[in-house]
Amino acid sequence: MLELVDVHASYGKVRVLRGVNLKVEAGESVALLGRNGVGKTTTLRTIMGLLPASGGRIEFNGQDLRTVAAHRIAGRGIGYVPQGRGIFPMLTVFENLCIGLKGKPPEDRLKYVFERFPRLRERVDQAGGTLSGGEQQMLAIARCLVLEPRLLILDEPTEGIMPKLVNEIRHEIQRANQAGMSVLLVEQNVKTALKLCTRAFIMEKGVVVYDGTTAQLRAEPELIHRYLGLAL
Ligand SMILES: Nc1ncnc2c1ncn2[C@@H]1O[C@H](COP(=O)(O)OP(=O)(O)OP(=O)(O)O)[C@@H](O)[C@H]1O
Repeated sequence: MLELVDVHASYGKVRVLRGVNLKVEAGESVALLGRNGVGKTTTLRTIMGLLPASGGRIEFNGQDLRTVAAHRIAGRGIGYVPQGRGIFPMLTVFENLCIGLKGKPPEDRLKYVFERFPRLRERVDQAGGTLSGGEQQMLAIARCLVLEPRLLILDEPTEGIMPKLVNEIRHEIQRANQAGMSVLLVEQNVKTALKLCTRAFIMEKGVVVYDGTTAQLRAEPELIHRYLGLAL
C-alpha cells in the first residue's frame, strides 16, 4: 500500500534521511522505531509532502506521492496525526471535525467517531484548545477518522498524556486497524509499539537498519537493546 524506496530529505544543508526503505501492506500495523533524532518524524513529514524528498520514491497504492501536492495527500486516503496534535485551538470540536471536508461530516461518520470517543461528543461545542492533552489527541485522531483513510499515520500519539486516556487511545488505534485500516505508528514506548503492531522498522541516523516482525523483536530482546539501547 505504501512504499518508500531510497528516500532522501534534508533541512537546508542538513541531510536527515539518507535512503529510507519502508513498506506498509494493506491492513498491516507497522511501528517506526528509533532513538531520538534519527529521522522518524522527518520520514512521516516527507511522506505527507510537508518536506520535499530530494531523492527516492514514495508510492501509495501505486501512485507516486511526490507528484501530489501536500494538501491533496489526505484526500488520497492517508490520515496524519502529527506530533503535538495539530488541532485548531480556536475552533470548536465540531469545527475541527469539519476540517478537510466541504461542509459537515456525514452523519454516520460523526456517529462512528463519537461512539469511539464519547468525550468528544460531550465537548462538541468546546474550543479545541480548552480540551485536555489526551482529549486533543483524540480529536486529532477523530479528525482523521471522519475522512475514512485507508492508512492512518500517527506520530507519538500517547506522548505526555495521562495514563487513563493513553489506554483509550491505544485501544482505538487497535480497533481502527482491526476494522481494516492500515497503521504506521511512530512510538517511543516500545512495549506499546510491540503490542499494537505486527511489523517494525528501526531507524538509525536516517536509514532503516531493521525490518522484521514484532514477534521476532519480542523473541530476541537483544535486538531492541542493540538498536534502541533499551531493555524490554
Ligand atoms: N525544522 C528543522 N530544521 C533543521 N533540522 C531539523 C528540523 N526538524 C528536525 N531537524 C533535525 O533532523 C533530525 C531528525 O529529526 P526528527 O524529528 O525526524 O527525529 P525523530 O527520530 O522523530 O526524533 P524524536 O524521537 O526526538 O522526535 C534531528 O537531528 C533534528 O534536529
